[in-house]
Amino acid sequence: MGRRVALATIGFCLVFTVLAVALRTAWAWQASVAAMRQELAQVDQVFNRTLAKAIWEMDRDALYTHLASAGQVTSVGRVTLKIRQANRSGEMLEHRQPGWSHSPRMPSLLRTLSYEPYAGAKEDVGELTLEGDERVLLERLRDEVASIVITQLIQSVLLAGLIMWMFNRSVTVHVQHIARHLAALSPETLDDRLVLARRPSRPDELSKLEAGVNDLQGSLRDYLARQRRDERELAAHRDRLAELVHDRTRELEEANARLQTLSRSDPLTSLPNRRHFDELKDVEMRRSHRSGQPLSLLLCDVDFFKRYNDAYGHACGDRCLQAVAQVLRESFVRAGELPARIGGEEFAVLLPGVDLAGALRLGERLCKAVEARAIPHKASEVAPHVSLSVGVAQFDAVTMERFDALLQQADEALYRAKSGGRNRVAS
Ligand SMILES: Nc1nc2c(ncn2[C@@H]2O[C@H](COP(=O)(O)OP(=O)(O)OP(=O)(O)O)[C@@H](O)[C@H]2O)c(=O)[nH]1
Repeated sequence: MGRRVALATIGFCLVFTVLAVALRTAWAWQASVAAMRQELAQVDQVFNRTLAKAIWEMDRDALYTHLASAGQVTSVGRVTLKIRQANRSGEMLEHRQPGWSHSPRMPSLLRTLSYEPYAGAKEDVGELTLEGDERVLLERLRDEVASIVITQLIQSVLLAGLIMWMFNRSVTVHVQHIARHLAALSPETLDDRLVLARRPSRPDELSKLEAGVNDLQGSLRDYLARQRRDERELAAHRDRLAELVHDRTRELEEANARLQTLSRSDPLTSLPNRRHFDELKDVEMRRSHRSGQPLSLLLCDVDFFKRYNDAYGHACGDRCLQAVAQVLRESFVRAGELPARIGGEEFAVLLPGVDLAGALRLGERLCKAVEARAIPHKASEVAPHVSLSVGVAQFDAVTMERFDALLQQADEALYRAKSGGRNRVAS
């Protein structure tokens, strides 16, 4: 900006110099013309009377001498003398500077020459014409113009320098300071106020700019503080929301797990129900098929349970079923063993990795465990306490394509246990 102002100032000063030189040259020309006119008038004053006298006295030598003297004056270009003679056309005498030529711009002076030989006898004897020499005028003007140009140029250069120095000191330095301050501005430096190194007597444009920058910094600082506070609150809300979602998800997962357990367990005995049994039976059958490991099934039925209900009541019947279920739970605790309630008073036990002989042994052990609980059963024909009939079957991958075949085989074994006298294990 400072450079542009400097160039504009120099340009203005040059234009001003040209105009001033032109104006002052015109004045100088007029002044020179006036001075030359004055000089011609002085020449006339000096020579008018002597020339008139020389004409009157017909003194040719004096006439030529005076004419030449008048023509020698520097500013005079040509002197013309017209001598009047009675009854004859007048005589013309002339003296001109070498190389002189007529110019309409040059001043000239025409004077009548009168002689008064005695008082009251004044007589016109001729006319004197003085014309200025333009070369003299131009030479004087050249010197004048040179001095005008030099002084005007010095004035302009000094003026331009002064304006540039003042502009730089009072504007450019502070604008550069403001630019540096703004460039270094960041959220961390918003507290650093802009202070210009100047003391104006009255607030001016730079003072307003300084105050404006400081106000803007203040507003920005407040805005950023508000924004940071809002962001913190937002983050806290977000955390609370995430916590809430996490809690709700956990509760939902727990409820789902509970629902899964409920849907897959028998409400009376808490043993796995028929649905759960059906899900796992196919899994175990496929595993046995793949691995070649044996898989056996026990089908258990409480003997004369209808009579039990009739003798002790339905509620006691429920408690009896719960007791039998507890025995089953305690008897089959190895990984993979699955006791389940699959019907009213019917239970099944899936025994992966157990062959028929092993299953028979486990069936016997189960019957003994139920017997050991000694739940009285006065209506039973086979024992004074609750007893079980157990049918045992082993899965055969060659003959059994589906689990139903194993189930049917175990059911037939159970039938044989029942028909064989109950309270026993059959295969
Ligand atoms: N208390 C009670 N009784 C049940 C439940 N489910 C089935 N029962 C009863 O169990 C009895 C089963 O009778 P049956 O199928 O004739 O069998 P059983 O009387 O045991 O005769 P056998 O099996 O031949 O020894 C029925 O009377 C059903 O009402 C139950 O959840 N609670």
